[in-house]
Amino acid sequence: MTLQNLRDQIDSLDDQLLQLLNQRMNFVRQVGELKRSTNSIIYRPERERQILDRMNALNGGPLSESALEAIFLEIFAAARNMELPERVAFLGPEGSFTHQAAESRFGAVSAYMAQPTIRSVFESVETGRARFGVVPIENNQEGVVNETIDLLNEKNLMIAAEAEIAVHFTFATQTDNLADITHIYSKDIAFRQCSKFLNDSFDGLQAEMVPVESTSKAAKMAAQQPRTAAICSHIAAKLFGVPVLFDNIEDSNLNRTRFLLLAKDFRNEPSGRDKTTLIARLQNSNSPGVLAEFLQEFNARGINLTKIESRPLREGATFRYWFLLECEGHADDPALQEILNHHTADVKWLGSYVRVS
Ligand SMILES: O=C(O)C(=O)C[C@]1(C(=O)O)C=C[C@@H](O)C=C1
Repeated sequence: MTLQNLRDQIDSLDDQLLQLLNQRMNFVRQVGELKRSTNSIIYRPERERQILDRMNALNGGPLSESALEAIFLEIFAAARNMELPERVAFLGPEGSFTHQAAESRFGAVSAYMAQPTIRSVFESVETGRARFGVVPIENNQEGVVNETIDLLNEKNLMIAAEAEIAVHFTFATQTDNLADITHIYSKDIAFRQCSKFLNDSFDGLQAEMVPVESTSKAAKMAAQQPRTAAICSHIAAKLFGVPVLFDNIEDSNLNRTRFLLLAKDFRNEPSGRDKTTLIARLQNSNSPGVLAEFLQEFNARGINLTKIESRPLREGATFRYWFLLECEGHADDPALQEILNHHTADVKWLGSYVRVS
């Protein structure tokens, strides 16, 4: 077939795709009207997951699973935007890894608000300035983000969904010669995670490592100062126009960060592969057996506990803790219901949502 023939075929399929997408949007609009009349939530991650699973099972290729999901996530974002434009606050600045995580869930067409701190992301959702907030909760090399854990306890937001992204770092500079670089800007955690690259490339050279608040800020500074460099995300380097010298300079390519999507008054229907997050403030948690007995309640019901973090209660000069727990399953599951019913006074449910891994 000639190029023109092939393009004609593509044009004709695009015509059909457009028609089908608009037919889909007409149904979505009706769903939106129904939801408005019953005051229901627009974003339904468990329904989106169900659609993605069904499409992946049907997909005979050559479209890859990740390409298929990316296309559908944009369709969902466009659909939600038509039902009701939703604003998403995220830990900024623009080009941060949290921004990337937010876009991976809410697509490119949602309205985004970069926030300077994790607290201000929580507050944007609390005050209704944003419908959703996206914050990091843990990195698989560095551990948890304590500020997020503490704010989950302090505020009354729900977890609507989680997202995970692979963290890759880029070395960006306007200089061709590494020996000319006087300063390298990045976040302290990024310096740690790229230490092998830095040792190998700058051994004997004079470059000074300067920690700044964010890797996006590092990119911005490297854009303004010619003899400097930034360790940042690829999108931040592109955003600020700093040439990328090396990609994927992190020590471990298994480096992943997990993010939470927060909302007010949110409830997912069970999807069949859910995770639940709880906060436990047990009475006399320092007394012998209190914590062990509580954990045993999960084990006895065959509920797999996947995470427990202790955080200081900050009550007087004592060493006492509250706990953030994660387990498999949904709060509607009878076994988990039993535990929640036993602990109405000392356990807070933060949400049940589709687990990503
Ligand atoms: O099924 C719904 O509840 C919809 O609003 C439709 C739809 C979709 O595009 O399929 C859009 C948004 C939701 O997050 C889930 C699915």
